[in-house]
Amino acid sequence: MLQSLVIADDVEDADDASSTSDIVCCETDLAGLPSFVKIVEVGPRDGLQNEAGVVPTEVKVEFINKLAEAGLPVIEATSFVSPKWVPQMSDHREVMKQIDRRPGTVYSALTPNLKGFEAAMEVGANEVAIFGAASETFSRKNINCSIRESLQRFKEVTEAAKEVNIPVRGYVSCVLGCPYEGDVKAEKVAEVAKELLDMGCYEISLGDTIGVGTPGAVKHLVSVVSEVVPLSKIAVHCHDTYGQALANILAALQMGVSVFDSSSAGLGGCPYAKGASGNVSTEDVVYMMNGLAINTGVDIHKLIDAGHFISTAIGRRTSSKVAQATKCSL
Ligand SMILES: CC(C)(COP(=O)([O-])OP(=O)([O-])OC[C@H]1O[C@@H](n2cnc3c(N)ncnc32)[C@H](O)[C@@H]1OP(=O)([O-])[O-])[C@@H](O)C(=O)NCCC(=O)NCCSC(=O)C[C@@](C)(O)CC(=O)[O-]
Repeated sequence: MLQSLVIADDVEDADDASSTSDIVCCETDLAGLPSFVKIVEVGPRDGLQNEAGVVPTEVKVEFINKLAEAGLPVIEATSFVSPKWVPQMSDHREVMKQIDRRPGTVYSALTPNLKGFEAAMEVGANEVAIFGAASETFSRKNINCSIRESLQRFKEVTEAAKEVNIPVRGYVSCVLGCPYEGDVKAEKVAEVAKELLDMGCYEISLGDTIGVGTPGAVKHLVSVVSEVVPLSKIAVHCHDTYGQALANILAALQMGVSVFDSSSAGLGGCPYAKGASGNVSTEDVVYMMNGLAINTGVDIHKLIDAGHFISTAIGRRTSSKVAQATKCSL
């Protein structure tokens, strides 16, 4: 049975603080948490870009439709990148053309340059994302240019997007560590994040690309970045390589972040970050938010069904602990 904790009444009733230390602790921890968290589902893009086999377009389309049906407000459906670099996303046009458009759902796509942006516009992306990095080497390996050059290309995208009123999200990768350079300074992340904000990104997603972060590091990062990017515009994107993702999300939540990226069934990884595991699973994030009485608008049963669908289709056991616990895994 899925947990659905009701905590508010218990906390209010806890008038004898000295004899109910667990409840008082609960009250302290929960104070100030947002009542709504936006989840950006990246499974169809981040999740499937790293699959060794070809995932048929119709499977991607059905996966996206199921995610929309589950109530995910934003679904990153694909990426308009070079098919030579990421062949798994080469059916980007077909995916965008074939998905059902659920009213109110945002269907977004990664666009590294103007060519990608124009293609995404032709097939009706509601939103696009540009993706930079705080590590020079990762930037070159991932998008074949320096951080400075990438920002110039991104500016062309944000300017074109402004003309057609398309919101642009900005990613910064390697915010807590780089697969090539190791430690990454929070100040460097803040510098890139600020540039993305200044060129018009409405939200900046901080990517722990290789999942090395721990809650203390996340708190430090959010505190440094929030000096230049308002907290309301910061999102956190955790991979779960070291099993820290949920703890990291809770740490960010306590800092005031209310947007989190995740991937159904915990799919995912970047082809240019070898060894990194999938994103935190959306099922586990939603379960945690439900337990904290934070609304996400997501129906966890339908979400588990979507995760089960894609896991079965690609022949992979779900990484979601919640899906495993509810026996909806392979
Ligand atoms: C950025 C480029 C294109 C530069 O690649 P390039 O080779 O430097 O680009 P170019 O301008 O010299 O063009 C070379 C060829 O690519 C084509 N091309 C050029 N642009 C496009 C485009 N938009 N769509 C389709 N084709 C394109 C272009 O037309 C040309 O084709 P050719 O003449 O050789 O046949 C390349 O490096 C690339 O596609 N990289 C993909 C990187 C990627 O998708 N990485 C994974 C996503 S990022 C991620 O996962 C991290 C994130 C966001 O999740 C957060 C986190 O966890 O940290």
